[in-house]
Amino acid sequence: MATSTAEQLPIIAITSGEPAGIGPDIILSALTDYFFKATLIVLADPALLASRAERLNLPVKIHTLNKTSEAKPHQQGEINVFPISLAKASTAGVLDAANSPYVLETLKQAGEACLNKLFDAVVTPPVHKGILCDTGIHFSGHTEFFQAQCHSPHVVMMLATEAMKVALATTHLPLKDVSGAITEQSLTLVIKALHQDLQQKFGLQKPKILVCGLNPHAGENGHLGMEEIEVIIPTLNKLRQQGLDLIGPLPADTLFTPKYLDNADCVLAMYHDQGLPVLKYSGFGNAVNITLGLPIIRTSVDHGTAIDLAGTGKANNGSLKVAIQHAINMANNAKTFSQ
Ligand SMILES: NC(=O)c1ccc[n+]([C@@H]2O[C@H](COP(=O)([O-])OP(=O)(O)OC[C@H]3O[C@@H](n4cnc5c(N)ncnc54)[C@H](O)[C@@H]3O)[C@@H](O)[C@H]2O)c1
Ligand SMILES: N[C@H](C(=O)O)[C@H](O)COP(=O)(O)O
Repeated sequence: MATSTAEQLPIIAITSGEPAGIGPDIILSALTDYFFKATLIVLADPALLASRAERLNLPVKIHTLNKTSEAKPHQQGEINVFPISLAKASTAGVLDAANSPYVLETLKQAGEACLNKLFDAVVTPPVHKGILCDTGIHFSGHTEFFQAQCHSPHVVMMLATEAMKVALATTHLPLKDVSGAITEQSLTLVIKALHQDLQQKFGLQKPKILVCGLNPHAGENGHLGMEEIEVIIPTLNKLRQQGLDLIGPLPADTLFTPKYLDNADCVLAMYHDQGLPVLKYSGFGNAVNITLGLPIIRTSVDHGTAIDLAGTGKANNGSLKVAIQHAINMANNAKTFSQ
């Protein structure tokens, strides 16, 4: 794997994401529009980036690395590429399952290199879960992919804007499976991982976490569901006895109001579409997705592959900028922490 010339700068891997989506577009534009104080290495097919740059009329210089080359610190308009070949040339906006192994290979190599400390963090532009699954593998998200690769017992998906942090008790599950996945054990692991990473990665000494109920009106004293009484309340009480600052379970419909949000550090939603629509409504295009509980640093964008916008020049690169900057900040903090 390529190394960096500037030892003091963090080395951040950026995977290409779905080649037919906006991943290549936003990598090219973000690395041109903004300066990042880091060495950035994009794991991608250089020909894909070159052809997308031409289509978008972006005069980007691509430096293709080999296993022994030294990657230069980031300069706007210049991109270090660690080459991984597509199976087939990709057309913007046209998904092709033939390239799914390529997408997975970029993730695999980036994760391995982070585990081996060759990279300090990985940032993942969006992949298309459907086209990956069409190849016969089960891919529900990067979160679960890196959890498996890192053999992490429990991870937490958290999306954050400047105004709000929303973590999820369950990740990519069909709605019918959510209730069964929320057990005292799973909730305890999620809340402990969240509490610990809010302390260690965000410097919050005693994080205050707002916890959503699962059912409408947090179950209405058992008249609208029993999960609060049987699982959530007893779990929160046990964790409070261990010193965690937890508020709830609160009805999710009114939890997302200033009265509560202004006095807390993070929201824990019970499932994907309970928490993320609010977060995305408040800050779509400027949020970062962070996987907590991994031994590596991994951030991502707040949006998907936007196949309709690939190759048009209309994709907003704001979330990728935030995701790269967060990865750099966390990598710098981790270096300071370990000194
Ligand atoms: N981090 C990730 O890998 C990630 C995140 C979310 C969704 N996805 C995947 O992406 C695929 C498509 O998902 P979807 O259609 O639900 O969501 P999407 O985010 O791709 O698109 C939703 C809408 O937002 C617009 N949009 C998205 N990103 C934009 C950007 N950067 N600038 C301007 N407009 C943007 C799209 O044009 C579309 O109208 C799915 O397979 C989904 O699982 C991946
Ligand atoms: N849940 C994320 C979102 O809605 O933005 C998205 O699906 C990405 O998840 P991964 O980071 O696990 O791929």
